[in-house]
Amino acid sequence: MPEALQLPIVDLSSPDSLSIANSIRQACIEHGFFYLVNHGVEEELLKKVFEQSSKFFSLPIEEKMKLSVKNYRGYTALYAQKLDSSSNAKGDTNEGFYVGPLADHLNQWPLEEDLPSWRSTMETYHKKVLSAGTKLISLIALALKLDEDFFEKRGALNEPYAFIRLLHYPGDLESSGEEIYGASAHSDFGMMTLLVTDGVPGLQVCREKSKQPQVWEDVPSMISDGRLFMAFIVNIGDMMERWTNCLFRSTLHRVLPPGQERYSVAFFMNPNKDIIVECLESCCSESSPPRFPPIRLLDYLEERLSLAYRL
Ligand SMILES: O=C(O)CCC(=O)C(=O)O
Ligand SMILES: [Fe+2]
Repeated sequence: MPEALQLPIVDLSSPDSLSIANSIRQACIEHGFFYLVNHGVEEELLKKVFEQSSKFFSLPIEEKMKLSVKNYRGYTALYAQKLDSSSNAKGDTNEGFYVGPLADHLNQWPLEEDLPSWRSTMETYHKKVLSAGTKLISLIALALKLDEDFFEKRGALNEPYAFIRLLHYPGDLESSGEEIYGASAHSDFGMMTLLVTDGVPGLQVCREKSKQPQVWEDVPSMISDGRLFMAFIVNIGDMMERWTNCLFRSTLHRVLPPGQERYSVAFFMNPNKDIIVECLESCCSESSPPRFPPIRLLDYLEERLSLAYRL
């Protein structure tokens, strides 16, 4: 039985920014994962997002395929994704739906008559989580001993390239004997991810990616008073790892094979897509030179996405 991990808890409503920044720093150095509570996204809204997500995934496959992913927005069918490109499995056992930045009008939406209030729910959710994510970015700047507006001043928050990904892991698949995961082992590509789940277990992390054999630990969803959806599970992605020269970890994680139906909603928080991600001055020195060359955010994301979806 894998151990359940005790992740640090960060309270976004605390008035003491420096002490939140310190706890974020420690969490990002030690785990690359933490729970975020009092994030300002109401439970009612989270429930609506899960309801609407389940309504969409219950549509006939022909309807869903009409919204097949374009410009990284829309539906991805079962097995379309394979996050661990080295695995021999046919793909990950999840179906998903991406909703991207609202301003560029590239999103695809289900028909209003099929799913009234679907679009408005997702738009409201996108705005709300973006605002929590924006607050987190200024705290991350403080956590890195930079000015609070460090990322903002560099244009990072001007048109953030942020995506909702609704996920559905069906529970009733026949087992083919293949090693198949709900989501195979991966690190997230972007700056950071804010995840909520329906409470069904499955998410695991591997804190030492190069240690063999790999040790996987369960990340339980934080459920308080029997109510779901309390906390976001936040994790650092590759872009932040590169910015910080690996001080903050982009931790390997996966979702176990389905045995029970499961829903989750990820929010991939990214800065502006044209920003150049390069080692921060405060994170390198003569004895610790930059480990990665500078890269444009979109170039990195597109490379990883094309591997994960064989685009
Ligand atoms: O569904 C989950 O719990 C995690 C999903 C995930 O890691 C991802 O989509 O990047
Ligand atoms: Fe992930």
